[in-house]
Amino acid sequence: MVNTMTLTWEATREFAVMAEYSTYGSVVVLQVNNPPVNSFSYHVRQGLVDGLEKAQRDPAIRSIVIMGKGRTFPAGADVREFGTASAGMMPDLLSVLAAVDTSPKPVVSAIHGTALGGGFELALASHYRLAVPSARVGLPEVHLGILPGAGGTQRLPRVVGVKTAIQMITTGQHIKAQQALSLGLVDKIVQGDLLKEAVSFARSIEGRPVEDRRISQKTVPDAEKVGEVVDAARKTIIRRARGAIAPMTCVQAIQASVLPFDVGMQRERELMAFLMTSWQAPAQQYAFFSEREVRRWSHPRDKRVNFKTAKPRVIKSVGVVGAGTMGVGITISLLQAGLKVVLLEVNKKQLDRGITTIQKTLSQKSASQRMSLLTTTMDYSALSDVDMVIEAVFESMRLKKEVFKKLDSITKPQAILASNTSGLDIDKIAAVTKRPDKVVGTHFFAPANIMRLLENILGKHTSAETIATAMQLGTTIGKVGVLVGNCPGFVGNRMLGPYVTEAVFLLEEGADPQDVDKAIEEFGFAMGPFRMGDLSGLDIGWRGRIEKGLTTEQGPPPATPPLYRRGNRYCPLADMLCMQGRLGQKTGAGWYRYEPGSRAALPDPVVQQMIREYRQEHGFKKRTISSQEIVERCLYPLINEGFHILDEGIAARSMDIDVTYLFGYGWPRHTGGPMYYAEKVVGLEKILRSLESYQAQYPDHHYLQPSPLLRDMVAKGTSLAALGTDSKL
Ligand SMILES: CC/C=C\C=C\CC(=O)SCCNC(=O)CCNC(=O)[C@H](O)C(C)(C)COP(=O)(O)OP(=O)(O)OC[C@H]1O[C@@H](n2cnc3c(N)ncnc32)[C@H](O)[C@@H]1OP(=O)(O)O
Repeated sequence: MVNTMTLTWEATREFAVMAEYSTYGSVVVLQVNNPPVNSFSYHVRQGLVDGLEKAQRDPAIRSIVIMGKGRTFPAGADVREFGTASAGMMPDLLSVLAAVDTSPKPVVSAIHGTALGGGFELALASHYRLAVPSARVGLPEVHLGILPGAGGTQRLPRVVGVKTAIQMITTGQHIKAQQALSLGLVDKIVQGDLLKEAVSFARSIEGRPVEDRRISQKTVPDAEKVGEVVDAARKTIIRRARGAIAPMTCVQAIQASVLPFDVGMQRERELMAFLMTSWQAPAQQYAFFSEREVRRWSHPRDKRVNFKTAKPRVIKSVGVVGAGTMGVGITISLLQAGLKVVLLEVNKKQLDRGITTIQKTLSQKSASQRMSLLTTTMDYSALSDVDMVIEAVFESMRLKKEVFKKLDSITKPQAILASNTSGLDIDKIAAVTKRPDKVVGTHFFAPANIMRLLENILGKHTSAETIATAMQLGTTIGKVGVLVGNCPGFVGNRMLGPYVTEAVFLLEEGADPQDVDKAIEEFGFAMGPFRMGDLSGLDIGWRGRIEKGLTTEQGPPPATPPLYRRGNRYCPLADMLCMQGRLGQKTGAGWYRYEPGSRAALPDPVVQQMIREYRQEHGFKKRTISSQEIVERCLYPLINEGFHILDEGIAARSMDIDVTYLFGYGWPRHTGGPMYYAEKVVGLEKILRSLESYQAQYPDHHYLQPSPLLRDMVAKGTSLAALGTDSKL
C-alpha cells in the first residue's frame, strides 16, 4: 500500500511540454495537461512518447501511470488539428499507443472525467484501466464523421465482442464507469484520490508479465458469429444513418477485428483515410464546433448584445403560463434542471392533464424531489414573485397580448417576460407592457423536454441583460440556445415557409406526398414535410394562414383568385384537407391515413383522388418528378431564405442558422446544416444557377427568386464565414 503522506515527499517533478512526468518511487505518472479536455495535440503526443521512453530507460522505474490533469482524462484527438500540418506530425497517436501497448513495464490508465475517442483508445492500449465512479468512456468518433482510428475498432471488440462493439461505436454512446466495469473495459473502480490509488495499484502489479494484459494479443470472443451479427446490424444502421457514411464504415472496420491484429489495424487505417477525406467528416466536425460556437453570441442590432459584456440575471424561479403540450414540456425541462416552477393554467382539466404528464415524465428516481419544486395554480397572482415567466399559450396575438398585459401588472418589475411564440411579432407583444426591455422570445421545439434547440428572439427593445438571461437559461436547462432577430417565423419557421410551399407545389405538378417525403428522407431528414405536417397537426399552419387573412375556415377569402394570394402563387391543398377535418395524426387522417393507435403513415387514395381532381380543375398536367428535383425544389428555396435572413441581419452568422436547423428541424448532421451544405457541399454558384433555372420555369413562385446576398457572394466569390462575427471556424 502506498503511504499517502509520503506521496508528495517522494514525488520528483519534471515537465514535458504537455505531459507532466512525476516519479513516486518506482512509479512514473504521466499527466496530460492540455486544457480544457486534454486532447492529443502534437505536443501532448510528443510529451507522452518522451515520457514513456524516459521511463523505459530508467531502471528504477517499474510501472507507469497515465492520467489527465484538471477536469478529464484525454477526451480524444484534437479535432481542431485535423487537416492541419501538426495533425500529420510524428509521433502520431498510433505510435503513442504502440509504445504503450508494447511497453515491457506495465502501463495503467487512470480515468476520470471522460475518456473518449483517442483517449479511450489510449486506455485500451494500456495494460490496466482504473476509473473513478463518475468517469465515462466511449468512442464517439462517428459523430465527427470518422471512426476510432487508433485501434478502437480492433481493441474494443476483443474485449466486449463484435456485437457490443458495433452498438457502442455506431452510436458513439458514453458508458458509465460501472457499466464499463461489467463489460470488462475497466479493471477496477477506485474511490478517493485517483492519483494515490493509481500509484498504489501500479506498485501492486509491478513485476507481473504484461503479455497476457495486451488486448491486441487477444481474440474476439464472438468471432464465429461475426457474419450474422454484421448482417443484422447493417439493416438497422443503414436505415438509422440516413445517408451518413461513417456508421457503416465503422462496422466494416469492426468486422476486420476477427483478423490478426496487424491486418485489422491496416484495414482500420484504410477506412479511416476514406472517411477523413470524405465531405461528410468536415461537415460533422463543423456541426460539433458550431454547437459550441453559438454560445459566443452577439447581434448586429446593438454591440452591447454580446456574450462578452452582457451579464445575465440570476433566475431561481420561473412561471410557465399554459399547461398545453409546450407549457408542460417547458416545465419538465425547468424542473429537471432544478429550477422552481409555478405552472399556471386557467382550464382545470388541462392543468390536471399537465400535472399527470409531468409526473409520468420525470424519472422515477428523482420524481418526488423534482415535483416538490413545482407549484400549480389557476391564479395569476401566484406569479407575483417569480424571476421570469415563459408564456406558452395558444399561438394567437390577441391572446398573447392579453396574457402579457396581466403578467406586466402582476409580476415584480424586474421579472423577465418571455413568449414561447413560434413566429409572432415580439415587439407587438412587448408593446403592451411597460417593460419592453425585459420581453424576449424563447421559442422551444416540441417535445420541449427533449428537443435541444432554444431559439431566443431579440426584440427591438430587448436589453442585452434580458437576452443574456434567456441564453443562460438555455444552458442551465441543457438546450442549445441560438440568438436571432425578430421577423415573422424568426429563423427556423421563416425558412420552413418556402420549403413547405414548394413541397405542395410539387403535388400540383405530379408528385404524391409519399414521393416528396421519400426524396427528403433519403436526403437525410427523419421525416419529409408531409409526414412532419401530419405529426405536428395541419391546423397549426391553417390557423396561421387564417390569422394572416390568406384563407378562411370556409375557403378562400371572397373575391380571391383560387391560386394566388396578395399577388403570390398559393396552393390551397392543405387548407382543403383542414376543411375536411383532416388535421393529421391526431384525427387519424391528414396527408396520409392512420390506423387507430398507429403512427404509420399510409398513402391515402382519398388524398390522391383529391389531388387528381385539383390538378384537373386547375389545368395542371401530371409529370414525373425526379428525387433530385424534389430535393432541390424544397431545399434550395429554404437555403435562399437563409441568405435573406443573413442579409437582413436576423441571424448574425450562417452557423446560427445551421445550428437552428440541426437541433430544431432534423436537418441531417452529416451535411453540416443548410448554409454549410449550400456552400461546402453543393457550392453557392450551383445553388444560384439552380434557383435561376427553376425560377425561369416557375416565374410566379416568388421563393425561387435568388436573394441579392447570394448573387453578390457568387459574383464576388465571398465565403459565409467572412460574413460572420466572432467566429473561430
Ligand atoms: C490516426 C488517427 C488517430 C486517432 C483518431 C482519433 C479520433 C478522435 O479521438 S476524435 C475525438 C473524439 N472525441 C470526441 O469526440 C470528444 C468531443 N468532445 C466532447 O464530447 C465534449 O467536449 C466533452 C469532452 C464531453 C466535454 O464536454 P463539456 O464539458 O460540455 O465541454 P465542451 O464545451 O464540449 O468542450 C470544451 C471545449 O473543448 C473543446 N473540445 C472538446 N473536445 C475537443 C476535441 N476532441 N478537440 C478539440 N477541441 C475539443 C470544445 O470545442 C470546447 O471549446 P470551446 O472553445 O470552449 O468552445
